[in-house]
This record gives sequence, structure tokens and C-alpha cells, in this order.
Amino acid sequence: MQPADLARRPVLVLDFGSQYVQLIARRVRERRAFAMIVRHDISADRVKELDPIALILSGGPSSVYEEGAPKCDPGIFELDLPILGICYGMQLACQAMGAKVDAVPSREYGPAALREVDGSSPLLSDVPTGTTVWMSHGDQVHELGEEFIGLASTATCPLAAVRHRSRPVFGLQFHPEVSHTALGTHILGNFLDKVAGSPGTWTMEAYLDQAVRAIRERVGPDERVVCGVSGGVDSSVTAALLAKALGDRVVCIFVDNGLLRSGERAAVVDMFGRHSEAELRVIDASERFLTALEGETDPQRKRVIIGHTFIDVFRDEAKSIPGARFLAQGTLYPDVIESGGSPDAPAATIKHHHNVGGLPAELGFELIEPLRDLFKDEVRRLGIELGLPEGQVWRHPFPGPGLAVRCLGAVTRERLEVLRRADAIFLEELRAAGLERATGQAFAVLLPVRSVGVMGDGRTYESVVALRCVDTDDFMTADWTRLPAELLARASSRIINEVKGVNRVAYDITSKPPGTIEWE
Ligand SMILES: Nc1ncnc2c1ncn2[C@@H]1O[C@H](COP(=O)(O)OP(=O)(O)OP(=O)(O)O)[C@@H](O)[C@H]1O
Ligand SMILES: O=c1[nH]c(=O)c2[nH+]cn([C@@H]3O[C@H](COP(=O)(O)O)[C@@H](O)[C@H]3O)c2[nH]1
Ligand SMILES: NC(=O)CC[C@H](N)C(=O)O
Ligand SMILES: [Mg+2]
Repeated sequence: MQPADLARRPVLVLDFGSQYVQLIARRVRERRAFAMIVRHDISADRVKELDPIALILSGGPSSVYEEGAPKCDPGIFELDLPILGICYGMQLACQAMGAKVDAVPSREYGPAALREVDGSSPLLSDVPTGTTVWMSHGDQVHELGEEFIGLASTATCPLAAVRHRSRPVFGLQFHPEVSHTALGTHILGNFLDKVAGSPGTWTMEAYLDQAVRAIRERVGPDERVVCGVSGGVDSSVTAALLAKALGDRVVCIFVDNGLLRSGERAAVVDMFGRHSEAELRVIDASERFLTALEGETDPQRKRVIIGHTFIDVFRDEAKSIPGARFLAQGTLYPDVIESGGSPDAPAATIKHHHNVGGLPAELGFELIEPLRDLFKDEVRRLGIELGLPEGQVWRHPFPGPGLAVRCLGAVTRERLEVLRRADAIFLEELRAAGLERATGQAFAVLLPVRSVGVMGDGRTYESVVALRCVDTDDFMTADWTRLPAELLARASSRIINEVKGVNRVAYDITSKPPGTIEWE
């Protein structure tokens, strides 16, 4: 087997509803193995098809002894694959093989120190006694039965780590994936390297080779790929990847949907011209988008309208591109998860990302989405690997539905213009303060309310703009940026003075969760 193929064999993370399931996937990738999150009840047959090197059973809010608690297909324990159960996952694996699980009298949340560590076990190799681990449980394994052996304890948890006597099955009652568990990534690494035999070669370089090969296998010599580009990181990386795989059989399409920021169209065309060899077509579809959005105020319906209109525009343009069977998009893992996940890993729908949940049923293209498994920071590393310029790689994201999901309420040309000007001022001030690169994403939102003010001794009754700026690497979680008060003051005063129709500016101090980054 080629090293690249072995690198590509996944570690499947079975999702039992843990808050931390994404984090487990990230940690696995940090140890250079390829993680895929799948539903907890994935069948043993499907697992065999996916050909993983190991399984990780996540934690979860349920108790294994409750009616209706999520279970896995018992067949997965018969596949002889290395398995690591974390918290609920450990309780489930132990219960499935004869152990007893019960509620503990006092629940355990937060730090605990490991004792009686069996350092001869591969899982806990180089993990000293006294290591701090993070606990979050109200149940625990009481009687191990015949098949398991304890590997470590804490003051209140006699079985903090266990292993099966003869199979490569391990369990951790604590959470190795959270950063508060000292050596957590090391312990996961022990499982991957020493138990599962992971080659640790899942690098961005290996990913790139693999992705290029897969594209070449799919697209025939007379076929072409239409690639939606927005100037954003994800689509620029997608376009560069396609150009590497297919040369001039890629046609890039940038749609001006009338929802772009101030100066964006010219900047994108300029950047693309300087750094890409691929053909770029710019389509002015603003009339079409704004007409389709007329009178719509519901956030999900706005996204669906935009997703459909994008596809209509791509389809019309593809008529003049012979052999255009494929549409490429820069879809990332968070877009998929927030849109409700995939059949292998369903999740709650948070919002229809225009490029996933907002797509029409009949696409008219086959999709190529080489970044679908990646987080944003991984895409940025891939961009660097592909030689994209720094400015492009570190650009703040801008969503495909653009200003439509920041213009709360009805989307009209007039309201878009107000928003565009306020947004430009905020970004100008952020750049002037040298803080663009240090922050994850920043923008203005136009609220559908008016407030009373006093300007020039007279009463005003005008719109409110909210400013949002967040710190994040992966855009799955985020905290609001503690921007300097002087910067906020300057932005606020300039927006009110320079943008007619706005008399109040607010700063959004909500993290994600519970908020999302965008307001709609
Ligand atoms: N104006 C546009 N014209 C053509 N395609 C677009 C446009 N906006 C978005 N897309 C398509 O939708 C995909 C998802 O958009 P998204 O904003 O998530 O990614 P991006 O714009 O490439 O990167 P970033 O997240 O950094 O903004 C893009 O990768 C691209 O394929
Ligand atoms: O191309 C996109 N189409 C969409 O429909 C969409 N919705 C949100 N986003 C971007 O995704 C990231 C996470 O956003 P939320 O916290 O608002 O869900 C942030 O970077 C958002 O800007 C989108 N990008
Ligand atoms: N974090 C978890 O996986 C918790 C598992 C189980 N609900 C418990 O309380 O022990
Ligand atoms: Mg974008």
C-alpha cells in the first residue's frame, strides 16, 4: 500500500452527542491521522467499507443504562479494529462486553489527578502519576467483568482508564481531547501510533497529492469543471487545486450577486489576475439576486433563494462551456456540519449554508468539493502548500450570501448601500489599527429596528448598526474580540457622521456558542 493511501485511511469518530466531537477530530488530525466523524449507529458493514485504522467512541449526554440511550452496532466490536471509548464511549464499550455501569453518588466535573498509572500499557506510556485530567461524568464503570483490566484511577474514580485483556479496545473516563487535560493529545497520540499503527503521515502535502489524484480520476479528458470563486480562501484553494490537477480544463466563475462589499468585485478580479493562471469569468447577476430576494425577511429562506440563484447562474453560464459536467465549490467541514451534516454524520441544522443546505435538489452538475473534510485553518495550510499569497490565505472569510445575511429584514438596494458604507468604515479602522490579521472575522450588521437620537439639537429616528469582530481559528467556536475602546469609538463616530440613516452603533459581545458568527 502507498503511504498516501495508508495516510488516507480514516480514524472514525462515532458521535454519541458529545460537545467535544469536533475537538476529537481536530486532535486526531494534529497527530497526523485522518479523522472522520460518523453517526453513532453506523453499521459494521459501512465501517468495513470505509476501511478505518481505528474507531473512537465519543462521549455523550445520555447514560448507557437508560431506555433509548444511543447504542452502536455490536458488530463493530467483532471487526477486531482498535477502539478507544471516551467517557460515554468507554462506558458503552465496557457494558457491551460485560461490565456494569451505574450513576455515582457524587458527579465529577473538572480536574482530577491520575493515580496507579500502568505506564507499561501503550495507551499511557510516558504519562506520569499525578497528571491532571479533565472529568465530566455522573456515571462510571463499577464492575469490570472478566474482560477488562484497570490502567489508572483518580481519587473518586477507580477506573479512569481501562483496556481489554485480549483485544485492542481501550477506555478513558476522562476527556483527552480538551486542552485542560495535560498530555491529552499525547494520550490520543499513543492510541493512534502505538495501538492503531497510524503512520502519522496525514499532512497537508499528502492531502494535496491525494486530492489532485482523485480529481484526475474523476474528470475525463474531454470534460471541464466550472469552479465558483469568490476571492475567499476556500474557493481560491479549490481553484488552485483544480488548476494543478486539470490545467486549462477549469473555468472559474465569479458571480457579482449585488451582495458584495464595497470595492470587492474589483479587488477579487485584480487578485485573481495576478495569482492565477485559470480562466476567470465575471458574471453580473445582481439584478437577478435582488429580484429573487425581494420582500424576503426569513434568514433560512434568504439562504435557500441565494443557493438556488447561484446554481441557476452557473448552469446558464455552463451552456457555453463544452463538457462542463462538474461544479467545484470551496465547501468546508463546518459548512456541512452546520447545514445538518451528511448521511454518515447527521447533525442539528443551524443554518443552510448556501453551498450545502441551500442547494436545489436537481443540481445539473456533479459536485467536486475537495475541501469538504477540512477545517479553515487546515485549508489555510493547504493554501500555503499550494503557494497562494499570504494576503489571500489570511483574508477574513466572507459568506457567499454576503450582505443579505447581514442586512436583517428586507434586502433592498438602499439598505445594502447603508450597510456597505458602515462595513467599509469599520474594516478601514480595523486595518488602520493593524488588527485585521490578529482577528478572525469582522463586519457590520444593519438591524431592522430604528432608534431615537439627537443630532444637531434635533430629534432623529434612524437605523442601528451592530459591529461584530471575533477571534477564532476554525470558525466552529469563537469569542468576541476585546477591541480597543478607542478603535470602537472612532468607528462608531465615523459611521454615524458619514453614513446617512444611521444614528446608533452597538458592539456585539456574544461568543459562539451561544451565538453564531453571522446574525442570520
Ligand atoms: N460570489 C461568488 N461567486 C461564485 N462562487 C461563490 C461566490 N461566493 C461563494 N461562492 C462559492 O461558495 C463557496 C462557499 O463560500 P464561502 O464563503 O464559504 O467560501 P470562500 O468564499 O471561498 O472562502 P471564505 O470562507 O474565506 O469567504 C465558495 O468556495 C465558492 O465556491
Ligand atoms: O459561504 C458561506 N455560505 C453561507 O451560507 C454561510 N453562512 C455562514 N458562513 C460563514 O461561515 C462561518 C461560520 O458562520 P456562523 O457562525 O455564522 O455559522 C463564518 O465565517 C460565516 O461568515 C457562510 N459561508
Ligand atoms: N461526558 C460524557 O460522556 C458523560 C457520559 C455519561 N452521561 C456520564 O455522565 O457519565
Ligand atoms: Mg466567502
